[in-house]
Amino acid sequence: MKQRGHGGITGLLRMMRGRYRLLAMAVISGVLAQGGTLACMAISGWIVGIAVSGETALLPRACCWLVVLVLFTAAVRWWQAWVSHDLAFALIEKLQMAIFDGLERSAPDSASGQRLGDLATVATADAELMERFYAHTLADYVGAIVVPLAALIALWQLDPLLACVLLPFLLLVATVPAWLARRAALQGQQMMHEQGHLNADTAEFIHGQRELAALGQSAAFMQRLLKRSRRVGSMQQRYGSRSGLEFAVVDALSAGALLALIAAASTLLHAGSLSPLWLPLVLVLGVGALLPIVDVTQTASQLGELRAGAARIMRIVDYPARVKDSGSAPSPERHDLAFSAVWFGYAAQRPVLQGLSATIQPGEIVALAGRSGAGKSTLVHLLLRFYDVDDGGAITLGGTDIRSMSLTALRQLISWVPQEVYLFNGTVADNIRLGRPDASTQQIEEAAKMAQAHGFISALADGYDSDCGDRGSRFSGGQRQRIAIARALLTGAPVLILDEASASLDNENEQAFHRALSQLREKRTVLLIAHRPATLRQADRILLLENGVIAENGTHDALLASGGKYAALIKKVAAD
Ligand SMILES: Nc1ncnc2c1ncn2[C@@H]1O[C@H](COP(=O)(O)OP(=O)(O)OP(=O)(O)O)[C@@H](O)[C@H]1O
Repeated sequence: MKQRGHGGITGLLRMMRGRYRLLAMAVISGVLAQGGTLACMAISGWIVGIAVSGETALLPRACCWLVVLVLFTAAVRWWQAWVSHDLAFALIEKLQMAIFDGLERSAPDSASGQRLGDLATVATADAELMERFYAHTLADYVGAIVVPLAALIALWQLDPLLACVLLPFLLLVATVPAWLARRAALQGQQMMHEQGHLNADTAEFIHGQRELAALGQSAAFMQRLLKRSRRVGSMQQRYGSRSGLEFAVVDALSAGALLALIAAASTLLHAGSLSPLWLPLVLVLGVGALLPIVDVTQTASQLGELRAGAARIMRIVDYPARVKDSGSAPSPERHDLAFSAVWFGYAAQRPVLQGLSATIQPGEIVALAGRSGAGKSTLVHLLLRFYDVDDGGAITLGGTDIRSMSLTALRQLISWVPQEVYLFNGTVADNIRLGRPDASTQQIEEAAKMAQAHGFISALADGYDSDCGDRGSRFSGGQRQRIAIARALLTGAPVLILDEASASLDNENEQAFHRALSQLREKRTVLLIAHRPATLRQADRILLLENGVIAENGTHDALLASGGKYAALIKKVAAD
């Protein structure tokens, strides 16, 4: 699916909408703080001048000014720190919410082709990197214009020559990051791209450790990680040396600026047009004009990284919504399902579903059968509205087109146990109550009993309070499936979808699963995707999906007896 352009920095600015007051305060406080520092430095220079020239009558007034300005600057710095970080954290929170929204919209595609570890980096590290932008960059840029301008005006007042000597240096220093801007952007982009891959590989190494060890590939994978890590290291080195070059040029130009200013001031001093009283002030104003610009060039030297991070974030934030969530039809009372002339294909591929029609009555258990890749899971994804059917077709629930309901309302009516069950790292009870956080212990146990999971859960030392481990690693595939079924049943949704829920079960577990299924008979509308004949036999009716349509429809026994495509499929499964 096509995405809008990823203007990284403009995207970051877009996030500021609605926070302009806080932004204005951050900029004003930043400029006042820099201005205060410059004024303190200027007064100090003046005091030194007074001391050197012996005009001590001015000293008390100058000291009073210094005290007032020091207090003012301290107060403004405190205000700036408070406001700018308040702004930054508010915006980062907004940004992170937008990232999570984007990730949710991109499911089940695994966001725009990016890998899991990479996405985690975007949602955490990249988002945090933006703190620098929101808290400092903007105010610093405004300060880098206002403060040097004030210093130049003060120098002009002392003697126009001083301002004229300093100005070209200020302009040169300010442009240094632009000299290598393109290279900085490219380096930043490459570095973050490679870092993202390294994070994703590391996450994969951790998750796939057992498979790698069993296949004797741990060392090879580690070598791959090491290679990537070295590549990131050398990119960071190149990035660092470019930044270092910029710093060196900025330092050299700054030193040149001060030397030129000293030379000009000395000339004016000898010509008698500048009093020695002002000499320290001239130097201080020169330094004060340079400092904010030097600060900005240092931030700007990291702009490549910032821009690349912002672009990665905006790619997710701007991920287009796959389906429109604008329906508001009331939830239907009946829970029969009807698929009418459903066409659907992924992107440019040949349509997976080609005018499929079928109905499922309330309380019926219907099994969807078909060879691998026939489109069974796709049909379920359409029912859950991860995608919408192509124009012309429709899916209705209780007579209501599912597109006319809100996604939340629709998904409250459907519980789904996917092929790959995900258990969170928490207790068994917490995992079961995921879709209904207020469920009581008794309700959790009832659901587990119905899902035939109560037996093995209560045999655990801590029962329902036992930890599931990372991704439910302490349980077998079949046990994970039954915990997931309990989770789905607890929501009380009237429609239940079980996608290959019995695929990884052994004989004993499969029988438990069938008992669970028979408990649901007439209580829920159940759509079951299955391959195993024993499971298919549990269904009231079988729909055989082939070439994008329902090719056969009937009970297991009737379809077997007819000796058609279903019978052939079962024969093939038995032979395998
Ligand atoms: N997200 C996707 N993007 C592109 N193509 C996809 C996507 N998901 C599935 N497909 C393709 O659509 C077709 C149907 O896939 P689907 O997963 O619905 O089949 P299935 O009948 O559930 O298969 P299985 O029994 O192996 O789970 C396959 O050719 C598959 O490659």
